[in-house]
Amino acid sequence: MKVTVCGAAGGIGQPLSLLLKQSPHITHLSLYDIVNTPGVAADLSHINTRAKVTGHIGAAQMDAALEGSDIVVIPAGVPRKPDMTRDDLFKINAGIIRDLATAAAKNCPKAFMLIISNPVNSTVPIVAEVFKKHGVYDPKRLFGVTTLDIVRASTFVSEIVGGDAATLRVPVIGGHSGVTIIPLLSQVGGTSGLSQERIEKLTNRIQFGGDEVVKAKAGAGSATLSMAYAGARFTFSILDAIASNKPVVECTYVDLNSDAQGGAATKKITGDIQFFSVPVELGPAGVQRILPIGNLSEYEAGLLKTALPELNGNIVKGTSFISQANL
Ligand SMILES: NC(=O)c1ccc[n+]([C@@H]2O[C@H](COP(=O)([O-])OP(=O)(O)OC[C@H]3O[C@@H](n4cnc5c(N)ncnc54)[C@H](O)[C@@H]3O)[C@@H](O)[C@H]2O)c1
Ligand SMILES: O=C(O)C[C@H](O)C(=O)O
Repeated sequence: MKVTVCGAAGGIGQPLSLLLKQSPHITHLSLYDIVNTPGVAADLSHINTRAKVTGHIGAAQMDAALEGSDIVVIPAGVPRKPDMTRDDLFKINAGIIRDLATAAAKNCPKAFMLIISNPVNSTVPIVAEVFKKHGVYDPKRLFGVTTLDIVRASTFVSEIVGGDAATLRVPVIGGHSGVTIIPLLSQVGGTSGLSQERIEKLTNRIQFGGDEVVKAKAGAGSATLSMAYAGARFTFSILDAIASNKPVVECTYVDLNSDAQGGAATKKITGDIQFFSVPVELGPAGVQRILPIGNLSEYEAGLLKTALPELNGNIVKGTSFISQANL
């Protein structure tokens, strides 16, 4: 397995690459960035685990970095500062993602594409459109990494209801920004005794967990270490699904057309939206099955209603960035 990290010298890229270096499934860890990758690669290459590490710097080395990759993980681009929304990052990050996706479509068209760069609600549709333009789009292999929302939800919920945060699973559906993040607390054991006020506070904390970190870092960026953990968890789930042939379930932001039957069932609840984070059964070819969202409480149905117009706007923004001939 060749795994390439694009943005590998960044705040997320470095700890993510360190975690990936520990996977016995990875034979080649390829690190791409526009700065500092020779140093990061030299450093990681001294660790006595299986993966060979190579560093690639600048656009001239992008093809070599990506060529033949099985998995491409993208945390490249700028992070938020206080008082910015994720959508404010679109102006810079959309072009970065377009260029990386173009190179991936040419050099590793069958790779699993794991998109971390914000705004995820829009960057994932950008990758889809670029791959379509190159005639290599397989919706089963494109994922917006929303694992940090699930990781946060497990932590925050277990702080209130108890239990082991590491094993407590909280489904989080929708998108990855503010009100588009929809935690389904009604489906988690131990939450039925919580007051509505408690549920709303907990929901709000999960929706705006990213802002909590941005504020605490006070201008020095957004979540990096927890994101590296979440990004590694999602990559390991993909690797497990490929290597073990045992289906692995993760909530992730996917094209609902990646599973006709499961996608259609989701659209009965969401309306005609193309990208949505749902529980997905991952297999060797990527999305194996989109699983049912399950029952929503009245409060969660209201959250969904609020989320859909914003999410849809973000998707259209990403899609039209490419369809209006930005290639
Ligand atoms: N999906 C999530 O849950 C989640 C969580 C945290 C952060 N993020 C997003 O991840 C992105 C990266 O965050 P960070 O804190 O690591 O930022 P950072 O600035 O620390 O690192 C970004 C890296 O990207 C590199 N880069 C810039 N342009 C590039 C290009 N054209 N090709 C390759 N590399 C390029 C930079 O040189 C830098 O090393 C941001 O957009 C942030 O909003 C997403
Ligand atoms: O909040 C951010 O901008 C980064 C990331 O999307 C997060 O959820 O932490």
